[in-house]
Amino acid sequence: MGQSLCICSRSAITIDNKRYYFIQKLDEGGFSYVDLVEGAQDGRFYALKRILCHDREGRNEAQTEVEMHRLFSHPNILSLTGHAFTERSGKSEAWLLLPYISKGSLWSVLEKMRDKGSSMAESRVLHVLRGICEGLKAIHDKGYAHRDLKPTNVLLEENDRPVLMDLGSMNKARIEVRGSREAMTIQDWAAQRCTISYRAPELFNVESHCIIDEKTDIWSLGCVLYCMMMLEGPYDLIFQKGDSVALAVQNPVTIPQPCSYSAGLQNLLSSIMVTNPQERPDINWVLEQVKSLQGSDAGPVDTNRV
Ligand SMILES: Nc1ncnc2c1ncn2[C@@H]1O[C@H](COP(=O)(O)OP(=O)(O)OP(=O)(O)O)[C@@H](O)[C@H]1O
Repeated sequence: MGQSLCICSRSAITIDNKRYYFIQKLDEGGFSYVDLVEGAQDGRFYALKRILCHDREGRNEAQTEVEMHRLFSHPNILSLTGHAFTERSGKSEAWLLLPYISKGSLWSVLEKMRDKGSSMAESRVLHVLRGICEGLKAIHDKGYAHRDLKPTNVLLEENDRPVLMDLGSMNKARIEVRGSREAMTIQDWAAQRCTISYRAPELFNVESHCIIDEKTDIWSLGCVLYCMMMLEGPYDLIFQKGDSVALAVQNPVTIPQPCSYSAGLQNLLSSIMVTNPQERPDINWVLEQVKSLQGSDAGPVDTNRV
């Protein structure tokens, strides 16, 4: 699938013998442009992610992103409808055709709440967190790690089902580091591919002999949970002020008090955001805690919460 493409006019493309019409630009990521397109045959909307491949390495990375999508068929992981590689006037692009999720990212939902002065009901936090955990579990069970989990990389379906997207940084979960040169390579890679304010402490200063594994995602998951509760990531302000995130992540996260969320949810957050990856829980433990909190959640009390 995905090998045949032709550009039929300025506003229509063909992937796998199916025609898609350009509707509008959606967004621009760090590595790509995303457009809204409509399938001529099925009338459905899709997001077309165009990744600029500057060299062979860039093309290989895009190919890996395609393969990562193909590994999963899970309700909490964005599927790939088709793909193609284009070559025009010496410029190479990888095109990923993805189902369009109209409600947008978790981040855009949280931003709207912040603008309105409202917050997320605990039951909703738990619902979204559970879906993210289910998606992460599927990734970790296959021996992979997402490596760039953050609220802008979680799309929300109309029914609030979270869908993990942007599999461009995903790789094998277990990375054995043998020596300072390898450690520096991993550190440089993380600096480029793992968003700084959601990056796990062990990726800022990679030790010469160590194992990096899927626990990096658990740290980012903690940052996402914090963001759902506080409407900003725990290290967003530090980053914006130009202070050192690498230094800040060495200390335990502080939850601003008074906090209107239950002690159970606050405890869960503190248990996830542990600096030492060996003491950080795995996804199965987190998922069990979320399920048990859902069982005991008495529902929202604050009327300003949605
Ligand atoms: N399937 C989709 N449905 C709706 N919006 C989408 C979809 N895919 C991508 N987008 C939008 O495009 C933005 C960029 O996509 P994506 O994160 O995949 O690109 P990227 O270049 O890897 O970005 P970055 O590395 O900066 O996070 C997303 O934040 C989202 O707003």
